Amino acid sequence: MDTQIIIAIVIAVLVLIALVAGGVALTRRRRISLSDDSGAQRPVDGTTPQVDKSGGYKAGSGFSFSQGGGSGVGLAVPPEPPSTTPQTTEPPTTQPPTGERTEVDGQPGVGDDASVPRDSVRRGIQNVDLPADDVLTDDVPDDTVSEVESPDATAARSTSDTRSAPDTTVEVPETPAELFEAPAPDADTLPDTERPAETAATTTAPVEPETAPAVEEAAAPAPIDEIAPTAGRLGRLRGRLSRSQGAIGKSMLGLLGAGDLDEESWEEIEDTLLMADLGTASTMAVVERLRTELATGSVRTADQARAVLRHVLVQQLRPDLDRSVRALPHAEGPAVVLVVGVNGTGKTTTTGKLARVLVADGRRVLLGAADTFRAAAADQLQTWGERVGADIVRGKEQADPASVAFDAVAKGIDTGVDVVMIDTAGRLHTKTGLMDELGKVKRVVEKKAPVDEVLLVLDATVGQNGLTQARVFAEVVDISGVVLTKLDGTAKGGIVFHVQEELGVPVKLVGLGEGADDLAPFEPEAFVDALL
Ligand SMILES: Nc1nc2c(ncn2[C@@H]2O[C@H](COP(=O)(O)OP(=O)(O)OP(=O)(O)O)[C@@H](O)[C@H]2O)c(=O)[nH]1
Repeated sequence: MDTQIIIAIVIAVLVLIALVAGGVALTRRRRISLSDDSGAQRPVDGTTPQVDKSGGYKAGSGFSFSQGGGSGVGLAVPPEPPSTTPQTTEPPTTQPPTGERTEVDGQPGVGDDASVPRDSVRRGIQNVDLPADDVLTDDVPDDTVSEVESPDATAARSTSDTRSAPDTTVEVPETPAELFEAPAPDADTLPDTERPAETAATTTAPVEPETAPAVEEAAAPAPIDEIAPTAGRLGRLRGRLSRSQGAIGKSMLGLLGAGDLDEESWEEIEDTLLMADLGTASTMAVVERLRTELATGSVRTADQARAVLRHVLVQQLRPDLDRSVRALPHAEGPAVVLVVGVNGTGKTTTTGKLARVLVADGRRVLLGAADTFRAAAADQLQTWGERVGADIVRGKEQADPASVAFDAVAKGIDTGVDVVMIDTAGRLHTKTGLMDELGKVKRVVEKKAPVDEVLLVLDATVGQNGLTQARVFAEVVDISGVVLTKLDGTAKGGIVFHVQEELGVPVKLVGLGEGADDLAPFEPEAFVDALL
């Protein structure tokens, strides 16, 4: 009997011990302590000697280009090898498109700045400052940004082009009337600022019939300067993410390495991620994964915590997404890339930078300046084209942007280029008329060739508003990739997470500066490494 009591007591004590041990273990799972495991790898507190704290964005590879899919032409045939011989095809002659505009009554014109009153005096042609003269050695002729080039001047300059089509003024076949559904607005009913006659009066472009603005080509002029190899370029981008590094990387590592992680700490981690613009969904997902990983693993040191954080962030950025830019030609024609976005996000700059990469890759590029509202925008693109060695098709101010885009693709097909990149006018996503017009640009181009890539250019510094923009653009033109610019100027690099989470569209490229080579392919691992 005594023995039975003793056994019962022993069992009770063992059960009690087991319960206490279980409780302690559970508590530990929620409360994570980190300690230093070596003299060389201390918790991140700002004084720790780490291998690379510069936030250098070092992509492991160069840009990735692919061939567009879907209804694309010639998909079964591999892309043509890069053309290296000067192009001699004589472009067809054309009847230029009319200067009709397609906007809806009461809506600003394409490229309108929301802050500029509709009835204000139209801006004339102006010089456009281009970045990165240090990496671009060509002298750009003074007249290149002032007005549409005369055929003679273009011809003279084109003789020095050793790379691509030297043709001068190009007349493009008349665009089928059915492609342009919107009726030409009655000049009498237009606001003063929209009348073609007034536009002609405010510019210094050569006088041409008002009703027949020509689409002209600015041929690439002088021999093209050397383009920095990708590896060198990425090296120069070191430290450009330092602001986001501080806001996300250092803060997170500081919190994770501070010691016990109680509920308050997790709330702080959440706040940090939200402040860095990751958005609610991404923040919750990251925190959840972190909690799970830290609880189940044997994470006890700051370095282990860093590794876990890196893994979680990389996974959240979905490294499985295809980030190649669909800019490789089809058997029957060039790839077509449409660049869209609101005003001032960096569309033209990105178009120029990407054209530069493609040319360096041995591709022949034709630029389409479908911003027909601001002459300066087309001038800016033209200068980029001249510097990187890409021809350009541009229209008169007030020309239908869809018409110019169509003509650019037609010219690209005729002259056998590898890729046509169409830079569209900045437009506010809130303006229905302008968004309709953008939809039309894409539809019209698709009558000539499939659009392989629609790149939405988002300014990372605008934060959450970029998401709103992205949603609207995605609806109208079915964007296939995002270019996040100005990441060098913001601490909110977390927007990358948010954009992808919300849209499911991959961020393909990032802009990290104003220089011609400050464009990098987006790679989750390299990006996260730059942050941590
Ligand atoms: N810091 C920084 N500046 C950039 C970047 N990309 C573009 N910019 C600058 O942003 C400004 C606007 O660039 P644009 O290319 O003219 O923008 P856009 O979208 O074509 O403008 P609109 O045609 O007027 O809508 C220029 O001063 C560019 O140099 C970037 O990645 N980083």
